[in-house]
Amino acid sequence: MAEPILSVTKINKSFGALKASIDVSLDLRVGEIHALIGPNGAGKSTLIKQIAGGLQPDSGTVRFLGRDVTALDTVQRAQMGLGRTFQISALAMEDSVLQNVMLGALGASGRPFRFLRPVLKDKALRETAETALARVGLSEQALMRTSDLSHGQRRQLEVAVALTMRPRAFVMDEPMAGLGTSGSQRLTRFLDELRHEAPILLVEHDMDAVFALADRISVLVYGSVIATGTVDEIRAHPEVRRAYLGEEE
Ligand SMILES: Nc1ncnc2c1ncn2[C@@H]1O[C@H](COP(=O)(O)OP(=O)(O)OP(=O)(O)O)[C@@H](O)[C@H]1O
Repeated sequence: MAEPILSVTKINKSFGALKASIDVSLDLRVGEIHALIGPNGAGKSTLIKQIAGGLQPDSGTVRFLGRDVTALDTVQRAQMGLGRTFQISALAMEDSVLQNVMLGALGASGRPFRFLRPVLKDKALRETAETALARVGLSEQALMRTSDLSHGQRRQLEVAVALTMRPRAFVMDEPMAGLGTSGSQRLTRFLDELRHEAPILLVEHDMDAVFALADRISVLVYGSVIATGTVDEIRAHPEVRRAYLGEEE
């Protein structure tokens, strides 16, 4: 079988006496959504940070597109095509929706920011941004101020910004958080298609979305992956039911 797009091998990370990642291994294959679930404090965000490059593991490796990227920082991994949905705070609230996406596209192009004004008139960049907005369903909001968007629309905007980077894989940290039912159903449909363009490692608490979307699920408890499998395998897994799903029933 071809090498996975992204793989994590025996990652360990401690904060003082607390072991937040213990021998964590998982991979992301072409065309799939691999969901990472687990109770609060299980170590999901810590793992995502080590995959995206914001946090160095104490030991273990991260490989992306056939290359060991463990020593690379977030920007270098993003430039290789590791798309991460940005936190809301990364958006420029006073700027328009379109401008935010154009800034993302500019970052991907590697051009310097000192020519910002002419760049905002750049036709190719504008088209890239407009295409990304259309794909997430935000075309009509393009000229609105970002601060006037609803919470769900900001989430869609983060995905649009990530799309302009032409990612080869996505890492998404709770994209459904704060979305209403229709918002999360809409994003679910979108991610369902997006996986064929670039596979998605999805951290998500919304179990309806996880069960609807995931090709595989890994369950993290106290820093360890206790199971990886299909939706049916995970639903039926006794240790998972006890450690995680049980608490929601
Ligand atoms: N920078 C840090 N310094 C010390 N402890 C940390 C740090 N970051 C995370 N932790 C601890 O590591 C453990 C794992 O945290 P993490 O945020 O990765 O969990 P999580 O699964 O993402 O939780 P949630 O679902 O609530 O977001 C927690 O006990 C947390 O308090």
